[in-house]
Amino acid sequence: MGVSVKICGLTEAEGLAAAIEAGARYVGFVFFEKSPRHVTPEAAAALAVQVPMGVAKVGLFVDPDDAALDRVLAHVPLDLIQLHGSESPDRVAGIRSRTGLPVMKAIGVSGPQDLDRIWDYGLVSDMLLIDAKAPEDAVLPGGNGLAFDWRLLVGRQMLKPWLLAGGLTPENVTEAIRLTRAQGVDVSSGVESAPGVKDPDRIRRFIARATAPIL
Ligand SMILES: O=C(O)c1ccccc1N[C@@H]1O[C@H](COP(=O)(O)O)[C@@H](O)[C@H]1O
Repeated sequence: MGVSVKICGLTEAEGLAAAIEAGARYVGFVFFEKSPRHVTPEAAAALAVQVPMGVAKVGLFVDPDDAALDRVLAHVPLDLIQLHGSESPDRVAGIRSRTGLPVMKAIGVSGPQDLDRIWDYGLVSDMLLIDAKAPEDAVLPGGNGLAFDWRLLVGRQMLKPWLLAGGLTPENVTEAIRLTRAQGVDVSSGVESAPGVKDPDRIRRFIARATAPIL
């Protein structure tokens, strides 16, 4: 099976259509109000109707309480919940059982000290997202266009299906996959022309390169 692609932070129909037509396996909607890619549940619901079967609708949350999850799920038929905050393993398990949806926990990596968390969360999460750890003073815990040292993942076993994220672009995604052997990749800022503005041409180029056979 080839590399799966998630295009995250979609806010309007043109970018969404480009992602779907180019073969994205996952499309992400950000429900974190501080993000320039934030969408309301109503706006996400209007986009979700454009998503065909076989493409998973992912809701990105940062430390959501139950009410926030319920509010979104009342409007948007999500297929997967992405947790990008400091949710504990217990909270991940709780969200999974409350919503009845599979969960993908993001793990921020800046050095080898972060890698043990892959095991802790692999036990309770359906999927893992290995992302660059955001700087202490960052407003966003992800979506900052920052990469980490991919060599940290070479030969690493993951307990669950996983995606690589953090600073990926059409220009570097081939090398990232070659080095890490990632099963999937997730991108947000690397396919934008400005923060929160998706560039359909960059989306198409990213997906074409990520899904091309790697020699
Ligand atoms: O995209 C956002 O605005 C965002 C906000 C809060 C948490 C995570 C966010 N995005 C996720 O971050 C990674 C990496 O993004 P980038 O490609 O480096 O911009 C990705 O998983 C996004 O889903």
